[in-house]
Amino acid sequence: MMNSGTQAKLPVIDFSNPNLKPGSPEWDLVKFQVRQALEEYSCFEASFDQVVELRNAVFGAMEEVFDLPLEIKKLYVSDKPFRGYFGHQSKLLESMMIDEAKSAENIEQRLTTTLWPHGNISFSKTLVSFTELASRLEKTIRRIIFEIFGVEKYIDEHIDSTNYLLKLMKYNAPQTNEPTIGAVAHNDMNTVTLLYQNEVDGLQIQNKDGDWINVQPSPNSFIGSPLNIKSLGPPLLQIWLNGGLSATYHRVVVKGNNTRYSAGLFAASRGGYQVKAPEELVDEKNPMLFKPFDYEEFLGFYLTQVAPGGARTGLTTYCSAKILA
Ligand SMILES: O=C(O)CCC(=O)C(=O)O
Ligand SMILES: [Fe+2]
Repeated sequence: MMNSGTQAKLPVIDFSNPNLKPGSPEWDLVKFQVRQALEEYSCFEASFDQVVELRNAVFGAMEEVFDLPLEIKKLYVSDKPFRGYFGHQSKLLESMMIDEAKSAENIEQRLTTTLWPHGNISFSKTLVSFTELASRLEKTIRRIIFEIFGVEKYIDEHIDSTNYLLKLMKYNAPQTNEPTIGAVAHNDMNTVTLLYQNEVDGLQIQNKDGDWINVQPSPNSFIGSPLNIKSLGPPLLQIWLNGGLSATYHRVVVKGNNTRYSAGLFAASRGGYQVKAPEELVDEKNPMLFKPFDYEEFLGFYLTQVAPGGARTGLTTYCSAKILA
């Protein structure tokens, strides 16, 4: 039987305060909390009260879109890797990945109009507002991390080169009390991920001792993580920080009769931007661990490798300085 996970509360950090500005005492406190959380778990629960007013609309929109007939959902395709509609990747999960989700035109013209040729203004508006809100939080988190590493002078450039991907996920209820895998254990490949879910829990993260911890976020919280390493290699942020962040391995395990919805905001680097550790983090004692690379080129390369059940070359190998130098 599937291990059903340990109860432990992730650190909760409150980002709701409108006075949370760089240099303020509130900022310094949050920075301290983020640093502690990253050392212990590489992730945390980010309270952001502003999201509560969007909650019903977000999960309503997700129900609406996944309830569309399969032949309609399948119309949502993309020529970029990992974007588009993905029906039942695991028995339970189906998902939609939206590229450049900060662009309202992109959501409206590429997604909404494809699925609803006569339009669906409330659907577009909900996704646009959600992405706007979640990306505000993500920028705050990334700025804090850059400050922790003393490389805040690069934050604007880093933020300007961001592609925000919005992923909508539906985990069908397994209709059994046996814990069932919804998403296999993995590591995200991007910089910072924010997850927002309905009332059905299921996310588990692996702690330092290898135990799976059940994550049970409150309705006003995102799970925030500059995720992680192991199977796929370090995320962009780790490469950028020259190895300076550790990893969170995670998976989704569901049970019972309720459908789980989650929305993920994945910050990643745009194609054309060279991901490269800043010189401040590289010296004789700390040589460059990863060769500069283009994230979209990596994704394309990653997808061309067909290795059923086997490991594919992850980011670590792809841009390991030792191998490519
Ligand atoms: O549904 C979730 O909460 C997690 C999904 C996830 O880990 C992913 O899409 O990378
Ligand atoms: Fe993930």
